[in-house]
Amino acid sequence: MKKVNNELLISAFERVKFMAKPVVAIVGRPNVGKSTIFNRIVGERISIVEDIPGVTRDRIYSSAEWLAYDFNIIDTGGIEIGDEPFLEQIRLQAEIAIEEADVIIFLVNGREGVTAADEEVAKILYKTKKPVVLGVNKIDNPEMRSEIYDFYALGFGEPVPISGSHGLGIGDLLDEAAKHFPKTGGKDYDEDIIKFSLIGRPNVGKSSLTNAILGEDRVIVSDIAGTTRDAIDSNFKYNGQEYVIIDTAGMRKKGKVYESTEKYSVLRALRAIERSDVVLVVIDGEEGIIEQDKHIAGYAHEAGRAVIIVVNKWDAVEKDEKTMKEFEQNIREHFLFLSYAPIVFLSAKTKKRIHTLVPMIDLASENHSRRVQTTILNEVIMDAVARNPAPTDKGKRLKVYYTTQVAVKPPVFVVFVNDPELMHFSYQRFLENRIREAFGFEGTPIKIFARERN
Ligand SMILES: Nc1nc2c(ncn2[C@@H]2O[C@H](COP(=O)(O)OP(=O)(O)OP(=O)(O)O)[C@@H](O)[C@H]2O)c(=O)[nH]1
Ligand SMILES: Nc1nc2c(ncn2[C@@H]2O[C@H](COP(=O)(O)OP(=O)(O)OP(=O)(O)O)[C@@H](O)[C@H]2O)c(=O)[nH]1
Repeated sequence: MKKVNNELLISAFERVKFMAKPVVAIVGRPNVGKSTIFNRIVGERISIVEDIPGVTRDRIYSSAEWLAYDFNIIDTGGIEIGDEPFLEQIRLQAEIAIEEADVIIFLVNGREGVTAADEEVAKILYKTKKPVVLGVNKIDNPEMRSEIYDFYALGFGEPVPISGSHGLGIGDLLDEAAKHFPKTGGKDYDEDIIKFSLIGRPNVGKSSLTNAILGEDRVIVSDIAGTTRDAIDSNFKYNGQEYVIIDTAGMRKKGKVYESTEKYSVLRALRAIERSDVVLVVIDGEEGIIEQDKHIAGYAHEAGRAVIIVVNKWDAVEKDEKTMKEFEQNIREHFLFLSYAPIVFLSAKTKKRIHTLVPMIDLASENHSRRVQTTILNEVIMDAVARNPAPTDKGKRLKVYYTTQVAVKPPVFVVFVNDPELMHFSYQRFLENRIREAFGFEGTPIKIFARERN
């Protein structure tokens, strides 16, 4: 392997500015119906956060579709900021919308007219150059349409009457929002480029690590004036392979009150995860693992991305074999669902073991997109089943006929059986372990589904 730092370094102009899917944020004072509209727009689509305990009830971020548009949507109302007073909360939520979104949906309640809190939101939104679409909610029938005229006074043009609970006017609202989508939106990087991100709670050292990986002091290319959403990714080449570090820009912006709220870091993490092949879950080695680390890691796993656990600030820890072993054990206990993720102990500060990251990212990415041969796969599964048949369940026994890999990124396997109900979690886990033993798959989750053979 060649020397890392020189190889990793690329000049500032090779960095590209990148626009991901358009982002729409909903703002508005409490109770105007933001969550209702959010859910309407998201529809029945299963969002990333759905299966994670603790956040199921308050979804704040999801991908969504409307006609030919593919976009992301944020319910800023779900982001509570510490114990800030009511008006301050709304103000900060509006700021988040301005920071994160390409288009802002400003929601008001058509049944209550313009309130002081609405005006407070409006005041913040006046300061942005980002497009604002005014939605007047709770217009549940055509007779109520006249209620919207009061809202012209807010100064955001023609209000769009909608009814979240009746599902009326949502299409009009999205048509209006879509008019403002950035033209570059929806583009993504080439399949061959390995896209990775560093996620973790504030202050674990994500920016420092990004800089260390890039081998230079500053991530900032330049602050591009007047750009809408400045998600600036960093591109670099190493041993002929191209990489992109996703969305480091947002992590640069410091000092805002909401930066430290968990929901906000989750939002940032979700956005980065969505665009990544490989996610580096960064933990502060000095502080140890806290609950928030688990949440953040959970999203990467749920999203089916390859995962590497990075313990940073190892320079600040008494370094002996025992501490490392203990820390590792601690991680394994806390992150049971990430048993496939390699762990690396390093220091962004001293650059110790930074050079091991890229090869590890390569490996995880390779496994994440790996397809195994069907014949060999079936040999492995049939052998496993023959040696360790599933236990009987009410007199019936699972019969496995055939296994096939149906997807990559992550690898997904379908096992055709006599009755999928008989495939219990523990047996599925057993088969997963056999697949892992036979084929590796280090760094990537794999999924196994049982289907009935016709
Ligand atoms: N009549 C009527 N009621 C609605 C409509 N949309 C939402 N509501 C009701 O308004 C209330 C508030 O809706 P939410 O979606 O929780 O409002 P929110 O803005 O997310 O509220 P916070 O989470 O407190 O910020 C609920 O009781 C909804 O059932 C609508 O179109 N018509
Ligand atoms: N001792 C030590 N300190 C580190 C290391 N990496 C980062 N730090 C320090 O940790 C603090 C946070 O580092 P950042 O890189 O800003 O962390 P971040 O995760 O990007 O923080 P947010 O942008 O707030 O999410 C800074 O004071 C760094 O100097 C490390 O390897 N060792």
